[in-house]
Amino acid sequence: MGKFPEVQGGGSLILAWQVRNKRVLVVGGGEVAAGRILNLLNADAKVRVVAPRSGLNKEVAYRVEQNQVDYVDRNFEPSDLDDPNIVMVLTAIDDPEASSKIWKLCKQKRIAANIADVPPECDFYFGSVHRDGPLQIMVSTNGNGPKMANIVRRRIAANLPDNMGAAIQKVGMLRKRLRVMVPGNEEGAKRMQWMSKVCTKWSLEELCELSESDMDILLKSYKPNVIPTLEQVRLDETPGDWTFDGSFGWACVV
Ligand SMILES: C[C@@]1(CC(=O)O)C2=NC(=C\c3[nH]c(c(CCC(=O)O)c3CC(=O)O)Cc3[nH]c(c(CC(=O)O)c3CCC(=O)O)/C=C3\N/C(=C\2)[C@@H](CCC(=O)O)[C@]3(C)CC(=O)O)/[C@H]1CCC(=O)O
Ligand SMILES: NC(=O)c1ccc[n+]([C@@H]2O[C@H](COP(=O)([O-])OP(=O)(O)OC[C@H]3O[C@@H](n4cnc5c(N)ncnc54)[C@H](O)[C@@H]3O)[C@@H](O)[C@H]2O)c1
Repeated sequence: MGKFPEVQGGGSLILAWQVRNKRVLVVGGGEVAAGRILNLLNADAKVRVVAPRSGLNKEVAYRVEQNQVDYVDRNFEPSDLDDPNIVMVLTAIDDPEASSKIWKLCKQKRIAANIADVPPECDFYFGSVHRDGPLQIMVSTNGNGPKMANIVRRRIAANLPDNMGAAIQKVGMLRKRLRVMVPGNEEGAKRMQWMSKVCTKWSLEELCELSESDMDILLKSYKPNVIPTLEQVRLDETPGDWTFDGSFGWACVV
């Protein structure tokens, strides 16, 4: 019996790929392309769509009309891959032969590609995604059952509190401000412990309620291992008022 986690091969490496301001090429303008384009725009990518206008579905036509994407009105041509800024290619076309050709060209150029409906020609799969502000949850069945991914994702989402995304957003702001206030790698461990404790000690509702001025006070009272309650923050207690009372938390001496 080893003391380390057992390796379970056969999975995917699930990552949060940062495509912000990076060029991604989408080939096709049907329903599947519409979904891919939305995912990409939600990740702030610079999207270029290549597909003849006659085949655009309403959503893709809308993205084009709103200038949310760069648009090339024709079938794919190999020269579309000449732009050295392209980091990813997604094809969603109803022509398997053309799909395979695009895949081969992408491999020659070492560009990561997803060929919808052709799992062996995918460097990465899409998954079913739940989004709530900064929170994203992706479910993958690793090609076994895309519809099942959708069902699992909905079930997970239905069990999450409504304010989860908002609470995470507040934590993000607090974290950013803490790093500005207490910079430096040597402070990293203490900073991380403090943040973790704020997240566990405070309820989601309390985190959501955290205003800019609450954050000012909370940060002013920052001391490793000292986590005031929201009530104490609202009373604007000063750091000197915090003392260890021997319990699991810290009490405010009045
Ligand atoms: C998650 C989602 C994301 C997205 O595409 O945005 C996604 N497919 C979705 C829906 C969906 N796709 C299909 C159906 C019909 C019902 C069914 O077959 O179940 C439904 C359901 C519907 O339409 O409701 C047909 C289908 N899909 C693939 C094949 C080829 C094959 O399996 O060989 C076939 C034809 C099978 C055949 O001909 O029989 C392949 C892939 N589809 C994937 C992702 C990747 C694996 C993800 C995973 O395993 O978890 C993978 C491998 C590659 C990729 O495309 O990245 C999205 C749900 C989003 C959402 O609703 O939340
Ligand atoms: N992975 C998935 O989740 C999933 C789900 C459903 C369907 N699919 C598959 O994805 C593919 C696309 O599905 P769809 O419903 O969006 O199809 P669709 O017929 O609605 O759209 C196809 C689009 O591709 C364009 N096109 C065709 N050949 C092209 C070329 N050479 N260059 C540029 N554009 C071209 C068409 O003009 C059209 O805009 C199909 O193969 C389908 O079986 C995948």
